[in-house]
Amino acid sequence: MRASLLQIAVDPDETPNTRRDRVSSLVAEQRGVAELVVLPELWPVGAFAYESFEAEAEPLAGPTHEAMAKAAAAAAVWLHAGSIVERAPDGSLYNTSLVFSPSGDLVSSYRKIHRFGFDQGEAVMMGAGDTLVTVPVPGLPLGVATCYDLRFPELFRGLVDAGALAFAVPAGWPARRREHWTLLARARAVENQAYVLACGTAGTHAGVPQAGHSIVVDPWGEVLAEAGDAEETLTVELDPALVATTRDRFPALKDRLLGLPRPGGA
Ligand SMILES: O=C(O)CCC(=O)C(=O)O
Repeated sequence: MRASLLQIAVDPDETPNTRRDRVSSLVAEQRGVAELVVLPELWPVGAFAYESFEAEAEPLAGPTHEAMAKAAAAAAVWLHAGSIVERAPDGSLYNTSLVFSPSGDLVSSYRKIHRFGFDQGEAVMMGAGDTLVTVPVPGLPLGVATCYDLRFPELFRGLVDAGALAFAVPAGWPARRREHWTLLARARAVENQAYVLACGTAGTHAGVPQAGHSIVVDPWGEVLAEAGDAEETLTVELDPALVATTRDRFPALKDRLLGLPRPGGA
């Protein structure tokens, strides 16, 4: 299976509508190139553009959903369309990822569980998701996580227990912690013996230079591809059988003692 990560530049000189059009074209260009395409976190508005969150919030079936459904169908790909600022029916906001099938149907949505910002930004402006999500990509069940979630290994273990062989991690990771980004992506791959497809943004918005350096890591921790600082597309070949081979030959996951249901309860 071939997968492409589209590391989108998110700069303030481009409106969300213009960027939606541009990203739609980039996704459509993946027809015949990849079967799975991954976009970054909050690329329509910018992960750090907190002052725009209210104005750019959209319902689940809003303009990004509409554009990305068409783009997935045009490209005939599984599309992890990154995330949007979702306005829920009760008015609250969530950082919500959308995943489309090759026919353009929304198959999964995931509300980011760990909100970034401590006592500001999305941590106070948005609600927290509470549900782990895996996507039934044929042959490569995909666990989804978003940006800051990458720092919480228990989330990824939960996704492994739910059957994930690969993780898609859209992000808007800041340049100042780039080393954490690549290190954590490799750690999540090694400890879970799964592919990690971590797609970040380029550019600078809200005064925060973005890390870029989207990265694809195999189940042994080898880096298959890593982007530079600027907008870029990474295309890699993934072999789902490598996950099973890695888990069979080095069966560390079977040696887990903690966090599993115990015989006799408690
Ligand atoms: O954990 C980090 O260093 C960055 C997280 C982040 O930027 C986010 O979740 O939006």
